[in-house]
Amino acid sequence: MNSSNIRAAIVGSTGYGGVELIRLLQSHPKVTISSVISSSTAGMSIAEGFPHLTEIHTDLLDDLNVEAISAKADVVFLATPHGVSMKLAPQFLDAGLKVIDLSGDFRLESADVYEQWYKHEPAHAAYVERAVYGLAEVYGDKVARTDFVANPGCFTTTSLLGLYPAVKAGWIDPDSIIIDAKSGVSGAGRGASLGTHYSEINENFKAYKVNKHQHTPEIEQVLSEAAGRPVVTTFTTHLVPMTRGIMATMYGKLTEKRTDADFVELYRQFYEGRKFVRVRPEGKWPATKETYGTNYCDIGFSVDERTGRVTIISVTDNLVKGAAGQAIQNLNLMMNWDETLGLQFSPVYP
Ligand SMILES: NC(=O)C1=CN([C@@H]2O[C@H](COP(=O)(O)OP(=O)(O)OC[C@H]3O[C@@H](n4cnc5c(N)ncnc54)[C@H](OP(=O)(O)O)[C@@H]3O)[C@@H](O)[C@H]2O)C=CC1
Ligand SMILES: CC(=O)N[C@@H](CCC(=O)OP(=O)(O)O)C(=O)O
Repeated sequence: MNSSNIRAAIVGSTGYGGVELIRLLQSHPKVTISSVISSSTAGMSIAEGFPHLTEIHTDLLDDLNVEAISAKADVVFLATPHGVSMKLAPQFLDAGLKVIDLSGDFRLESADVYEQWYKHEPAHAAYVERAVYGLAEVYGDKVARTDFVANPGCFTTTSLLGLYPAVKAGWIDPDSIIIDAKSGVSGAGRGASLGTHYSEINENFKAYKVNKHQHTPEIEQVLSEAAGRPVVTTFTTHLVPMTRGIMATMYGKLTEKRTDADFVELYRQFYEGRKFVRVRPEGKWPATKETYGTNYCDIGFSVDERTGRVTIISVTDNLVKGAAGQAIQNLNLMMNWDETLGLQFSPVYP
């Protein structure tokens, strides 16, 4: 295990992902936050904009200057929008830093697929090839050998952790999968928009990006790897009037007769030793609040003998396991540290 401390820089510090990275890294025993960068409010004190954040090594927001940041950091977290990350990541990698990118820019292997779903030009192919897809419980071995992680999307993490073991084992027909997912509003970021302001979302429940969501090809890419052949899925996203949390309710046709107990056993074996995936016992299903503020993904099952289908329910906190928490888990793996460092806390309840 590597014992030395490292210095971390966070770009996009005034967004929800960036602020969550600051909150979590503040108590990481082996990381010092050496630079927090803001393209819009450089020079301001962080505590001025975010009074709940004190006790960090540096208080002033830095300018987005790659050379200056590279001189005082060993790793950079990019909590920036897609399209922005694709320009920044190569510069930091070329300067010798480890990079963990929270955007979708380096997650998709195919440039054509990226362009089709994100509607703009993809990142430079050499850097896309270099990036390791950081679904930590599945690709942790690869993460441990890289200096560049493409951190998965929040819906994707929640859905894939719930589906991967069953698809890999051949227990469900990959072509039959339907994912019905719901997210809290912080998933849309901190910027104000018509669709997410209070009176639009309070006491409301709505579907969006139906059959057009950019996480669809990301989910299909990983399920295809698990199944050993191309897989397509139906994936529908909804906004729920809550701040944090994702629930993915997923349906798949069983390839053979199985019970709830079989699923619990399969998943417990698959995730053995991985502290952040908690498999519920038979007849128990998780709720989003049971992961609130933590890096947990909780999963439950119900086999329906009548229809020959299984329902899999998976929940996470979109800003933690879906973003900043998994990014730190990936840093721990890259540094050959215990993957739970700085992430060992219980959900906020009630
Ligand atoms: N919210 C979520 O639940 C999840 C988000 N993600 C992804 O993580 C990334 C960050 O998301 P989130 O924090 O929610 O988004 P926000 O919109 O809340 O924050 C993004 C931040 O990026 C910075 N930024 C914006 N434009 C530029 C630019 N042109 N150059 C440099 N910096 C810029 C801004 O910070 P500043 O003004 O300080 O520079 C902005 O606050 C995105 O790629 C998102 O898709 C992934 C999983 C879950
Ligand atoms: C509620 C909400 O709007 N959520 C966002 C997901 C944000 C996210 O995970 O962004 P990436 O595309 O970088 O993965 C959405 O549906 O687009």
